[in-house]
Amino acid sequence: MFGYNSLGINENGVLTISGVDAVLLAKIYGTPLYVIDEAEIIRRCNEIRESHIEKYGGRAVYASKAFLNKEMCRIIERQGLGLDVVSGGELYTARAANFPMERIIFHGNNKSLNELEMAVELGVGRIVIDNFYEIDNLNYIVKSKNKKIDVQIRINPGIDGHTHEFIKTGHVDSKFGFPLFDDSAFFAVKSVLESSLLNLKGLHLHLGSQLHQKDVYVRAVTVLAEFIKRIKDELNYEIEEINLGGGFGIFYTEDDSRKFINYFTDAINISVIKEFNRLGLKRPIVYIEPGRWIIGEAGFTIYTVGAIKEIKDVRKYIGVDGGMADNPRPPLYGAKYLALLANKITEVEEEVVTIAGKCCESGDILIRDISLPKVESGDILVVLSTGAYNYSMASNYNRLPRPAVVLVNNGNHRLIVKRETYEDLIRNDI
Ligand SMILES: Cc1ncc(COP(=O)(O)O)c(C=O)c1O
Ligand SMILES: N[C@@H](CCCC[NH3+])C(=O)O
Repeated sequence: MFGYNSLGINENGVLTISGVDAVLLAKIYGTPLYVIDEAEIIRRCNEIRESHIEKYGGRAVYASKAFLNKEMCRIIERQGLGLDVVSGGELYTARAANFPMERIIFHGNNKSLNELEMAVELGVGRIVIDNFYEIDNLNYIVKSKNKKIDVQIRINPGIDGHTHEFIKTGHVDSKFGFPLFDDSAFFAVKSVLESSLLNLKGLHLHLGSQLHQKDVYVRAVTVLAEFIKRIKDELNYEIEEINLGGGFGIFYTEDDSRKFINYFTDAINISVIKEFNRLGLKRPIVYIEPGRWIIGEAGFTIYTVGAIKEIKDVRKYIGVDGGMADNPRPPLYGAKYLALLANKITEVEEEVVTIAGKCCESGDILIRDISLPKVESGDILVVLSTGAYNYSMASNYNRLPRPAVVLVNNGNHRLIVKRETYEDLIRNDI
């Protein structure tokens, strides 16, 4: 269905996710419910291993901001990938799951002293330095602990990633990284090289998220190669790693074309070989940091249909038992989704409806104008491609408890995050 490896139909005519009946999942675990297909994550990690790590000697770290809990750390650990964390909380989760610290890359545009101390203390593999304030803070910490740490420097390449304004990161007017155009990046490199305890391994950039064009990555490689050449010529130091970040786009609706990872990784690696050769530089180790590409299409959200309201000649609203609290992406980015009625998967589409969340906001619309079979209260609706930035950006708005997360894999299912309770909601109230 729509090319999702995870979806099927069973002998009762019900939608299955990795071989598990979606209506049964709703019955056992309640709704709204996040469902994650482990088999799809593993398939995608294998694809990354073959197309980037084994083929080109590259490295890949999963951007945990897309979806993280202890079980996800264990899955990624078993797949041999590293982990990109962006806060003390993500680092703490990885530590709690015994994720190998040397495979962690620590990001952030305003890491606190506590977070930096934690990262140095735990011995993360790389800290990606974002700004001059951080160079000072990190120098202070490594000196006081007399510990050496490997770092990458995040540059802002001034490349526009052609995606939603809020999820662009590599354009000139961005809060992330050291701008190249005014020489800040060059001075950052100089300053890190002057420190005996900061070991400069690489340069990092991230162009934005949900990108569908490989040409921006190719441009970024050229920018990095030329900057590395300048560093070699002027500072007599050859940088050995480049990190192209994440951003690889996935399928949400027919507006997006689904891409194998080698669409991006071949373009990146071939241009690395070409550009670094052209400039007489050593071929660097290339890192990528996919988040959405690994988890997005492996995730689904199951809702139960409640109130249905038809406004004559205007619109038919289908109310579901979740909404912007478990998926803020439609109101935030105008994100579009597809959905299926799990219990009517063999029936023909009959009506165009709008799926509305239950939060007290008119903007809490999950899907506008979708064709579905005749919808009735009690139907089970499954929204597709909700693995990335849904659970991780969920809130308790309107004091809605966050849904549970269930892992499915070829006919098996198990809980990996419990549903929040009302008691959880008042736990920290005094
Ligand atoms: C530094 C960095 N790396 C990786 C990612 C992952 O992005 P995506 O989920 O689009 O692959 C992000 C988020 O956009 C990021 O900021
Ligand atoms: N949260 C965004 C992506 C931001 C990526 C983090 N740098 C989304 O849902 O699309």
